[in-house]
Amino acid sequence: MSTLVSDTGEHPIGQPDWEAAETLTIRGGRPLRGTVEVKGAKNLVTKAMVAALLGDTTSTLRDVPMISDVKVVRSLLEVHGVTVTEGEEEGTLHLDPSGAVAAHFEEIDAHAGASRIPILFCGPLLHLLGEALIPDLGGCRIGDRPINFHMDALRAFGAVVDKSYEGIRITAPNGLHGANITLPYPSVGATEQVLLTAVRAKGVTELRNAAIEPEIMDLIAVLQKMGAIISYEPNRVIFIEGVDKLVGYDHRAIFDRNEAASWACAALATDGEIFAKGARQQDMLTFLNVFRKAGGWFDVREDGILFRRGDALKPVMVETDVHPGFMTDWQQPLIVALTQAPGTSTVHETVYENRLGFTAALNKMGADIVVHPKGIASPDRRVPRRDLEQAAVINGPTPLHGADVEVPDLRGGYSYVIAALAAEGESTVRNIGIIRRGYEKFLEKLTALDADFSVVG
Ligand SMILES: CC(=O)N[C@H]1[C@@H](OP(=O)(O)OP(=O)(O)OC[C@H]2O[C@@H](n3ccc(=O)[nH]c3=O)[C@H](O)[C@@H]2O)O[C@H](CO)[C@@H](O)[C@@H]1O
Ligand SMILES: C=C(OP(=O)(O)O)C(=O)O
Repeated sequence: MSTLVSDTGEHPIGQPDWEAAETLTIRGGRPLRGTVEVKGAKNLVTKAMVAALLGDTTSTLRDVPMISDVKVVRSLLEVHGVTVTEGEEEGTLHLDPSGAVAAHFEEIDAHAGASRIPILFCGPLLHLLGEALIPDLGGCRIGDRPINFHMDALRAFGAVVDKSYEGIRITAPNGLHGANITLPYPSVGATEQVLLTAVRAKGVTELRNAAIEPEIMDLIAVLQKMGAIISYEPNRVIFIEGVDKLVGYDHRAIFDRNEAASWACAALATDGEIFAKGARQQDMLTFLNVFRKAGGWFDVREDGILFRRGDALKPVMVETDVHPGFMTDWQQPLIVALTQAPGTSTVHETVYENRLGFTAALNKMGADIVVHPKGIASPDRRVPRRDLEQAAVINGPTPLHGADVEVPDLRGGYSYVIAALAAEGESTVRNIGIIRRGYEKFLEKLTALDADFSVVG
């Protein structure tokens, strides 16, 4: 039930240009029902694409979602001379690095502010060209998002960081050698930086306090297929033995846990029923526990997971954390569902310092959410308190009503759409382009779930 609204009024005038849509009018109050196919993870696919630069031969990556972060990485690879072609099976990319070259500053700068992935080009470009030029990074504005762990790790490998350059310029005048690195926090990106650099560095790298998200394990699998020697030991320790040569890989990406969790929360919030095809229980155990405690019901099937409400929604206490904890990218759609649970829920955000701002728009829609900027101490807490943490206290149930809201970031934006679909009346959701950073065919999927919306254009 989706339409395109013209300047002169609302009428269906053929297939809307969903890839260009920036504003939606959403008529809520209808449960989302149906099946969505969950493709490869944004947080693996983009990194595996970068890894292709390390091989001597062509890599093939399968289940690639056509999201904007993938487009940015593809374009950045192409300006570095990598030939990227689409395979016959939808979502397949062939990445041929045999023509890899240094890119011009203007070509790199054209990608400034678009994604966080360019920082991961450092290791592969240093090995290939002895120099890496990196544009200013983008990604969601959910905190400062410094890159000090990345830079410290690269220096430990023997790289030299040139601060006079407009973006980031790094060189390796004497090549790169293995290093002993302990991360101050198990950062996903910094762990990937170390992996992508250490695999071709001379000697052994020992990485302590590494992130161990399933997408990192999948990146390790990609690198092992390429010829890398990486062993994962207890207590977040990873050993990497550098090798002289790596080859292309053929890999099907791990499914997107964030997308699966998002649709699960959409079913919970709208009292619908959604089958997330391709979702796998093993990588979502922590989410599924919270989903069940919040009154969700799920059925694990061979080809995916079916999600809906159980008997009644219940308030929960959640703390975001690094894996295997509750992921920070899951709290936004969950909070929408918790506005409908009777009682008081608390969500502690401990990974980023500014990731609860999106709740102000939910209050505009009728929610009762109070943000505590310094977090809340509680004897029930299991994740150690962090200086940067915040907490949201959600009092429910509060009926939601339509409002005019502007998407601030990827997960916040998704949660606004779900809130608007759960709300009575009409909402206008602006700036939805950001949602395409992480959700493939988002509007097609909403249509398949019988959402009632129009593209304003
Ligand atoms: C593209 C991608 O994979 N994005 C994910 C990745 O982001 P990303 O890799 O950027 O997140 P990190 O795990 O690095 O960040 C975690 C924390 O470490 C801090 N930090 C990180 C690096 C650094 O050099 N210095 C520093 O202080 C960050 O500010 C943040 O507070 O992991 C996050 C945590 O699971 C997810 O929310 C993102 O979806
Ligand atoms: C924070 C996210 O992504 P990024 O690190 O790409 O900004 C996210 O996927 O929610």
